[in-house]
Amino acid sequence: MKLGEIVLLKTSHKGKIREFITSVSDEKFHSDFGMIEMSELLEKSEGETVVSHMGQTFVIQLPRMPDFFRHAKRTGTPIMPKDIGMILGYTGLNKNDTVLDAGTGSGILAMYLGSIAKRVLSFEVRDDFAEVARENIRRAGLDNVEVRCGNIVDEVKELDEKFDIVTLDTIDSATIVPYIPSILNPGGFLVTYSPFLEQTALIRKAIAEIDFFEVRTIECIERAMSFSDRGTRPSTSRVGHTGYITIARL
Ligand SMILES: C[S@@+](CC[C@H](N)C(=O)[O-])C[C@H]1O[C@@H](n2cnc3c(N)ncnc32)[C@H](O)[C@@H]1O
Repeated sequence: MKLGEIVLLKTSHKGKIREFITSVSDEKFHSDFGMIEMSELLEKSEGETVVSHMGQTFVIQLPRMPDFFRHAKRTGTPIMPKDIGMILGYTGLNKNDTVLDAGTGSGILAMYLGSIAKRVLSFEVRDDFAEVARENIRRAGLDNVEVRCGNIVDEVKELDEKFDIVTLDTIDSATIVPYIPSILNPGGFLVTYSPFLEQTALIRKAIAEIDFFEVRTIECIERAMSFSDRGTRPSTSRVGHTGYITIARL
């Protein structure tokens, strides 16, 4: 591992997985399971182990986006991985894409987008939320995701840059739709996410006023399966309703 590299330290305690995200440094890392000299990781690779002064063994992994999702500090309701999967799948986001995102919230969607795209510019109306998102993004090591504090309704009128994808997760997304053709590259995608059908209907109405292609609104339902000695069936605890995703291509 290299100095400054972000790592996931995983251990098993009383049948439960406990994990921590930290970085390789010349300092000590403290947890309930003892202290680890982080400089020891300089001699190690992913998959190897490190032992705390209390004798607890940790496996070293490189964190990926689902790990950052679990560990991110939350200011509100983030978009869930199932919905992010739909957004990535239907837009085909790639490494050359630039993305405009709002509102940032905890920065979860912005981080997933930034882990693939060339650049993400995200607007968050609340200063304190923007600060938390910046910290989540910094911890994920993403220097291509910029969070600006501002109201997207106003900011969208001032932008002199075009994007390949625009993602909107705000109450007022419908009011931003009329400005999309001036900031979206030809062939680009508008994606909106809304927990309510009423908001989604307003978004669809605004989209209908513009010459978009391939407009679709979808809801993604996740159903985990449960396996036990008694039998196999859909899990009785499940991810409930999250939101409706509307995707339109210019
Ligand atoms: C549901 S959260 C977004 C969650 C985010 N997509 C994520 O995955 O973490 C909505 C956020 O939009 C912000 N917001 C609401 N209206 C806004 C606006 N007009 N401009 C910018 N941000 C706005 C709110 O403060 C809130 O943090």
